[in-house]
Amino acid sequence: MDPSRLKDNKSITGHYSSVDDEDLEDVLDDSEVEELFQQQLPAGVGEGDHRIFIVHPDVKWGSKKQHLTTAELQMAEAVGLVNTLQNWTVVDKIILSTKTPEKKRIFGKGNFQTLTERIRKTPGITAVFVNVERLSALSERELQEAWGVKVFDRYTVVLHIFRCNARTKEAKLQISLAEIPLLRSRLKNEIAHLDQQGGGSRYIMGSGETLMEVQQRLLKERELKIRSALERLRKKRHLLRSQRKLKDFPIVSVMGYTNCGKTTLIKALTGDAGLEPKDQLFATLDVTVHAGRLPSHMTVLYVDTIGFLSQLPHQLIDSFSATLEDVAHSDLLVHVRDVSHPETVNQKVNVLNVLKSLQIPERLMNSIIEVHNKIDLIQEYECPDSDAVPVSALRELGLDELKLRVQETIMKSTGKQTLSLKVQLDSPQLGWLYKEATVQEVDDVGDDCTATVKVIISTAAYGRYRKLFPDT
Ligand SMILES: Nc1nc2c(ncn2[C@@H]2O[C@H](COP(=O)(O)OP(=O)(O)OP(=O)(O)O)[C@@H](O)[C@H]2O)c(=O)[nH]1
Ligand SMILES: [Mg+2]
Repeated sequence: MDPSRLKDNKSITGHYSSVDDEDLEDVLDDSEVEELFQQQLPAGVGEGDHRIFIVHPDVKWGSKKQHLTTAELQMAEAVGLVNTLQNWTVVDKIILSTKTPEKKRIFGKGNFQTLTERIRKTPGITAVFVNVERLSALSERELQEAWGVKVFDRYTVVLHIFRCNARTKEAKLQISLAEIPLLRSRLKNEIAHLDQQGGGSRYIMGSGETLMEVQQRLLKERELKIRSALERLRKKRHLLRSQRKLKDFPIVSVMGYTNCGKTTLIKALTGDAGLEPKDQLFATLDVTVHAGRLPSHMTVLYVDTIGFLSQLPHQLIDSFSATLEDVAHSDLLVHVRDVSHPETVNQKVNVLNVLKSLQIPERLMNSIIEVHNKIDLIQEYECPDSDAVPVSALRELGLDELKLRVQETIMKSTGKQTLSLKVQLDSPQLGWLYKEATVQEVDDVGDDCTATVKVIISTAAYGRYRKLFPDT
């Protein structure tokens, strides 16, 4: 079947997984989603332009040189996050050593004083980005009071990037869910603050509830609403998935660190012009599916997924796990790596760890195809791993080799085989094979009205074929 025709077939390629918004009209209406997606964070992240001062608290470990490189790379990643956002600029940055990040105070007294002076002296900054996964609500407030500007952590910044990139209902709901823990800790903090002034724990007149209890109840209700909406989407997705299974197209999930080139690769493999790769972190937030053809003419569906990030707050991953759940149902995983990136090895470890935490079946983990992308940026790239496939998605190099590897692995994992069958041309056999298997070649049309047909066929389909046409 021609893959370009497939693209129009919603039940197959449509976003079977993240689910296309059109498919969801009957499940969720726009106003419900928009209500849940309204900006809830009082942190001021989303308000206008930001001129950012980045502080990376660095925990000492390993040799001096080793740890310094890591800290610098982590700082570079933080700068990358800020630059992803339109209207955000980095004004200044500093790496400061710290003892343990778990301590109540992040910085020692001396360091903190130096930092405070420097921040106060830097003109025009609107916020400080402290590059830790999560600041406690208490430290956030203390730092904000000391520095007189907004203070963001990694969770807040990443969430904000997600929020800016969210397009579909499902992505929006997942983001709203990821905000709940933040809202909950902020609430605690606000109430503690009010309590100091003698307000938060008082009963609201006549209700029998304190202000804290009312707010907590509202938050719980919001969380339940989001979860129930997501559950409705999940059911719909399962339905679409079972429809796809009937068609029996193998699924190839393309995973990898953010910005490694997943979308570009799928675009190159499928020629799907609708895909938009971007030099941006988390450009893809929705799982979408695209049909492509292998050398044997077999059609496979490539699934484009959300990228990973080191120290991506795990609560954020939890919120997106429903989408990633589909990855576990693939026939094959392709792990794309940006080998031109200085942190490529750490990125690989990170991706594999996330995959482990998603409980991907053993057979899938063992058959991952590792793709080394962006080799055009390295002079005469020598692939250190003979099992990996070097490519340049952008320059379309190495793609034939990759397609062959995908084909070979898919044939193994799906139990498909290539067979040459003698077919009676005046019987419905050929039509049946076109429908239920992949016909590669029709040869040797003889005088006796027979032909040799080369097909890729699953064991189950071949069983049915033998039953239907026992005499051949
Ligand atoms: N030089 C070079 N650049 C590439 C290659 N592949 C992708 N890129 C660039 O890398 C950037 C990111 O590409 P995407 O395909 O959007 O990456 P992604 O992995 O889908 O990123 P997210 O969806 O944000 O996780 C874009 O600017 C691409 O043009 C390649 O082979 N060579
Ligand atoms: Mg992408």
